[in-house]
Amino acid sequence: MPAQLIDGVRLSQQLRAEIGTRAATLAAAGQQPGLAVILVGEDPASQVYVRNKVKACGDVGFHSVLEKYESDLSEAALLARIAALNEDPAIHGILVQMPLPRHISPSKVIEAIATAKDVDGYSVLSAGELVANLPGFRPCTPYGCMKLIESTGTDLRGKHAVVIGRSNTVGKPMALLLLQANATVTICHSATPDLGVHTRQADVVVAAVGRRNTLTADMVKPGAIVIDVGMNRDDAGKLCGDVDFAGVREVASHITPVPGGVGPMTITMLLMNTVESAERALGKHQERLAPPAGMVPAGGIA
Ligand SMILES: Nc1nc(=O)c2c([nH]1)NC[C@@H]1CN(c3ccc(C(=O)N[C@@H](CCC(=O)O)C(=O)O)cc3)C=[N+]21
Repeated sequence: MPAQLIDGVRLSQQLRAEIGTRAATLAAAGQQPGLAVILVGEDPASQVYVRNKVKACGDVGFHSVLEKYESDLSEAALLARIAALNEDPAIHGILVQMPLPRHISPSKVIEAIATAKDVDGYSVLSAGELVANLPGFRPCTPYGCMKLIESTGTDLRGKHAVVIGRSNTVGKPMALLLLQANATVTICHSATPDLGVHTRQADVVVAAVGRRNTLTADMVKPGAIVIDVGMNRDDAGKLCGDVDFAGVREVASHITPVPGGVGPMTITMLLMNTVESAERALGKHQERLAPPAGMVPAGGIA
């Protein structure tokens, strides 16, 4: 029997409905969630992604601003914009679309974003919160992958999960989230001599390499869950993942398609982090108005 598809579009619709309800509650309390998306340069793929993100904001009732700049924008000017958005009470999330032009340091830009608004979860502090199991914003793509795995009804405790890829944005945080869910986790990468040795042991495989046909049917244990983070083009120019979908779906129990799997969930988790950020901001605001009983007001007791 071929694998069941894990439908990222349908799961996104369900989660976005919940996010929309939370956004409406916040808006009624005077705290409509707001996301700022910054794009520098004319990369065509980036243009599509940021447009999709802004559209998704509108669909769930968020306020959003899209700021587009020429590719010759100076790093200082970008940092100044971020500083202003950090102070803007209508903005709860700031996303600077990657990649940036070469003259701008991505880490300087990411670290300039207030941690409370780092809805991408890319900053060193957000990464540390994930490592330390502290509350904070989780990177959207691996966070979405966890929701996709959860949607199969599988309990990860004691399961063997293999992550292929060790990027800071996907592979590494993915492994940590799986670990937090009590899986036994293996991380494979370009220096792993024989991928199949590891993936054949796996109850869950997450492929996040950026090279098509990285995972083929002979590398998958029958009944495994396969999550495909890849976004590549085949010879015909069609979008495809890292997994040989036609082959692997005959072996796996569940598999995500590309497109329609991880991609839509990445945007959904961005919305989730942003609504969460707005809820925290409202909570802080209400605390200032009426501190919980027993709490010492800022400045201490006179
Ligand atoms: N600061 C930052 N944060 C990001 O989250 C970020 C980024 N920079 N730079 C680029 C990557 C890429 N990314 C995608 C999100 C959704 C789809 C998506 O929805 N894909 C659709 C298909 C879209 C199509 O047809 O091209 C799908 O898989 O079904 C794809 C890619 C977010 N990124």
